[in-house]
This record gives sequence, C-alpha cells and structure tokens, in this order.
Amino acid sequence: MKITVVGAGNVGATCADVLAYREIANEVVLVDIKEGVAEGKALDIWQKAPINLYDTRTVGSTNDYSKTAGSDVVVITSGLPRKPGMTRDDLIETNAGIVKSVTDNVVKHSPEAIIIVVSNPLDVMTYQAHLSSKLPRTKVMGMAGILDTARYRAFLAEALNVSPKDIQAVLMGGHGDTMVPLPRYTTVGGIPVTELIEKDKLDAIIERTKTGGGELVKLMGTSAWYAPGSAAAQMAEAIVKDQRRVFPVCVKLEGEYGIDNCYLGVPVILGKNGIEKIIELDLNDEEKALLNTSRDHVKEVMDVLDKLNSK
Ligand SMILES: NC(=O)c1ccc[n+]([C@@H]2O[C@H](COP(=O)([O-])OP(=O)(O)OC[C@H]3O[C@@H](n4cnc5c(N)ncnc54)[C@H](O)[C@@H]3O)[C@@H](O)[C@H]2O)c1
Ligand SMILES: O=C(O)C[C@H](O)C(=O)O
Repeated sequence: MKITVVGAGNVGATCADVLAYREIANEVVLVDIKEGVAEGKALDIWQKAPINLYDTRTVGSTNDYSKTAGSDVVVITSGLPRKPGMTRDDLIETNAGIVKSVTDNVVKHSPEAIIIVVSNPLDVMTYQAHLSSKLPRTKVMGMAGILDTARYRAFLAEALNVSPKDIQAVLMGGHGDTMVPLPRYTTVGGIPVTELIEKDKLDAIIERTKTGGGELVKLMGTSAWYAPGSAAAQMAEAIVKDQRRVFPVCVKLEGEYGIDNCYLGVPVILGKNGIEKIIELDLNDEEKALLNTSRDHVKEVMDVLDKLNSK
C-alpha cells in the first residue's frame, strides 16, 4: 500500500510519521512546494526506523508528483494555518488555490486514490477537492470529526478522571464553532455520560470542544498538529486495511439528514472503498436544529468558494 501526504508542514509531517511508525503502508510519500523540506523530513523519519523498529519506506518530493504515482490514499494538508485572531474561513482564498492545484496533480498521477482533505476551512476545502477531482463523493472526504471528538473525549476523560480509551462519542456538523457534539450519543465504558457528570460541567466541555482549535492557536500562534496528523493517519489506516471503522467524517450529503449538496461531518463506515455507508441517526428536534445551523454556515462559505471559482 502507498500513501501520499501533500504538505510537509506540521500536520503533514506528523501524519507521515504516524503512518510510518505504525506501518500503516509500505511506502509513504511526502510532498511539499518548499525546496528540500519534504525530502528532509522523509529522510529524518526513515532514520528513526532503526530506533523505533519499522520498515515503511518514506520518500520526499519537492512538487514532483511522479513520485506519488499509484497512491491508494492521498492526504492533503497543504495550505496556510490560521494565526491568532483569524477564523478558519479567513484562509479560504489562498487555500482554495492550493487545494485545487494539488488535487489536479494528485488525480493525474493516482486516478484511483481516495482523498482525505485536512486543509482549512475543512468542509469547503473538501468541496474544492471534490470539484477538482471529479471523483465520486465516496472517495473525497475531510478529516475533522475524529479530531473534534478526540478533544471532547480528552476533556471528558480529564473531568471524570478515567481513561480516554473508554470514552465513545459522536459529533456532527461543520468543523467550526457550529459543530454539534451529541451528549445523547456519548458513553463512558458503555454508561451514558449524562449519568456520570453534571449538566453544567458537560455544557462547559461542549463549549470548550467547539473552540478547541482556537484555544491551541491562541497558545501556540499557529494551529495544532499532533492530534490532527494522527487523526488523518487513522482515517488512512481504516481505508488501506479495510477496517470498516465508524468515524465522524466530512462528506457530501445528498439528502441524508434532510440536507442536500452540503459538506458536513456525519458518522460513516470507512473501508477500502472510502465512505462505505453514511449512518443516519434519529436526531431529536434540538439536535436537528443545531445541525441545520451548521449546514447554513457551511453553505454560506461554499457560496464564497463558488464565487471565487467563477472569477
Ligand atoms: N481539518 C483539521 O482538523 C485541521 C487541523 C489542523 C490543521 N488544519 C489545516 O491544515 C493545514 C496545514 O496546517 P499546518 O499546521 O501543517 O501548516 P504548515 O504551515 O505547518 O504546513 C503547510 C505546508 O503546506 C505547504 N504548501 C503550501 N502550498 C503548497 C502546495 N501548493 N503544494 C504543496 N505544499 C504546499 C507549505 O510549504 C507548508 O510546508 C492548514 O490549512 C490548517 O488550517 C486542519
Ligand atoms: O483551529 C485550526 O485552525 C486548525 C484546526 O482546524 C483545528 O481544529 O485544530
């Protein structure tokens, strides 16, 4: 199996490292536009192999997509990260151009690849990759839900003083402040979370989750990479190993949840064909209203992208 990661910055290099040391693929190709950076990071990861004991080959490339040919999965992380004071949507103009050109190159050399988009604004960059690649919606998806649920699970584990391994959760909607964590679908070792934590504490955790990306941007001056890179690698693993894992993933909705032509995070089964199935939960009125608010926001940003593309 061969996986390409485009963008050898913080998220891309972390993702490539996880793919390599966990031996998720035989070959990982890292691509960047900055001369030598991808080659250097790929070499550094390869030199870690004798220490951490793995045999995944890591290859770097400065914008030479012939090295990516025949990839099974391509993770797109190229693009600007936000700085303090910015929203993810502020990145749209620059990152749309980058995602468009990268996707064109990816598809030329790996027409069968499944594409996982990470660049922000996530839902709309997934739309851009879908437009550029012309691939079916099952093969173009965005990573955000695994990261957002991981933040929610980590905060809950801390509050309850339990292992994060035992917290299961579903989160839906766009990757922004309108995301929709679902306490009704959150369990701790099988026990509904609402039986273990007071409502005000849970509400505070939900609010912290919604702004979890911004919390890190404020602390570091740029956005997060360890959890995002690992989350993208986990999606690639589910695909190349045909694991049929159930994850929240950004996908184009075509009528599911009563929503049409919008890229939103929903629970799916992820396997060798990409999105194997979209799982439709029976949401209550309050949850549906929150999801529709999230849809409205993403649709507005999709419209901005359509206008940029028609210039
Ligand atoms: N979906 C999510 O949950 C999530 C999480 C974290 C970061 N992100 C997003 O991922 C993106 C990358 O974040 P980062 O922290 O790794 O940024 P970074 O600046 O560390 O890395 C980005 C890399 O992309 C490269 N690049 C730019 N244009 C390119 C092109 N045309 N071809 C190839 N490479 C190109 C840059 O040279 C740089 O090395 C940002 O847009 C960020 O907002 C998304
Ligand atoms: O917050 C950001 O800008 C990056 C990413 O979307 C995140 O949630 O960490």
